[in-house]
Amino acid sequence: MDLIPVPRVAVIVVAAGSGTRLAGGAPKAFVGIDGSSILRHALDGIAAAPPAQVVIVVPSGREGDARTEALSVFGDRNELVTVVAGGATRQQSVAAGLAALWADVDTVLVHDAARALTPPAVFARVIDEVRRSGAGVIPMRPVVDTLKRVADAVVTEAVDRTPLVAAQTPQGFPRAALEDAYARAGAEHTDDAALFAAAGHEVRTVDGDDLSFKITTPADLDRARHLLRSGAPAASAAPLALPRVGTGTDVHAFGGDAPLRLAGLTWPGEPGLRGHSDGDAVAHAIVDAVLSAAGLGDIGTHFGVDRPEFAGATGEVFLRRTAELVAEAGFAVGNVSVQVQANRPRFSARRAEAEAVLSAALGAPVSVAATTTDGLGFTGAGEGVSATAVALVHPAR
Ligand SMILES: Nc1ccn([C@@H]2O[C@H](COP(=O)(O)OP(=O)(O)OP(=O)(O)O)[C@@H](O)[C@H]2O)c(=O)n1
Ligand SMILES: C[C@](O)(CO)[C@H](O)COP(=O)(O)O
Repeated sequence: MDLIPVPRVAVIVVAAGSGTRLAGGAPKAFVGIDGSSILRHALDGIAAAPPAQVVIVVPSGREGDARTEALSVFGDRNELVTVVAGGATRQQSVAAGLAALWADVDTVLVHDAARALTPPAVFARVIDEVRRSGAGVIPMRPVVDTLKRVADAVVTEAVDRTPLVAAQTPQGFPRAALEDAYARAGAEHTDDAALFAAAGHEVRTVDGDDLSFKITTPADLDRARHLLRSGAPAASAAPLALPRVGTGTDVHAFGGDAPLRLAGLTWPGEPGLRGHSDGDAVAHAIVDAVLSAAGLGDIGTHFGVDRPEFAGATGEVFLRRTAELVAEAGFAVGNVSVQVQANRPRFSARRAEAEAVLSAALGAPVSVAATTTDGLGFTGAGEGVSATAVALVHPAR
């Protein structure tokens, strides 16, 4: 009996668009649906039956954020993920993804991150049909609206919708034929199947899914949010309606070379704190509390040693980036309360100054309390400082 070889499948997730029509305050893939971004939901759909390789194509400069999202989805299988920068058009972004494919991949699916709620079964149908037919394959839905041809706002013709379908993604192809088609592509096409067909290759269809709609406008985003609230498929869906709280703690020992940085302030004459960054335990505790409240991991998830762009960054830089991450996830920070335990410095004279700096960086009210510990513990012995923060976030819209 002849055995049919198992395909080595790669999924290229194109997520490099700017999201002009959504106007979500961030590149579209990083806009939050609930507690998770559009990209995160798209990856969740792929992780249910992981392929051999996942290539994520994002706007230049957002590669680190994409790696963070991928790590939280794929965990110890994260070595199957490659992240690359995209181009000015969708077609250029797909080409960048194709260039990053591993040598042993033989079947390629190209998927819009913007179709974030696509069920895993659609991926399986596309892969099966590529394998069976050797053709290009698109998932499709019937066209439900009555269609008209229009010129200068005047209807010139009724269009028969019977032979028409709406194309979705993921679109699947034998790798060699897709690379050939891309090598010969002259014009820009709005999907890969059109480019593939223009090169003379056959394209077949399988059933798509209504959940695979493309998040393009604010109304689409509302629809996705509504679907997730009412129990649609998302593994990582967080309840959106209620405020959420989080806590964070950080400790640093005295002994750093630089002057003390704490609560966003420089403290001349005070001993510095040791740490990879500026050792600002107050800012770091706030970052942990806010990220935790929004379900976005912790400080190590976003500012770890694998993120060289944050090496040596001040606590304020961490706070500003945290505010962006939380906003992109669809939350606003309500307030933060942080308490410092330390013998020194004395906060009373500079409490208002610290609160103003921290609040400005986070974009939300931060109140600061300070206490000594009656000589007890490492803070009482003057060995270091400890800070504990509580944050409240709520849905932004
Ligand atoms: N230069 C581009 C443009 C688009 N895309 C991706 O292609 C998919 C479909 O594009 P679309 O929904 O039109 O996204 P945007 O281009 O971001 O939207 P807009 O046209 O509103 O700016 C999206 O997942 C988008 O991230 C991409 O990777 N690179
Ligand atoms: C690829 C696609 O999602 C198929 O429906 C679509 O063509 C890409 O988005 P666009 O808005 O048409 O550019």
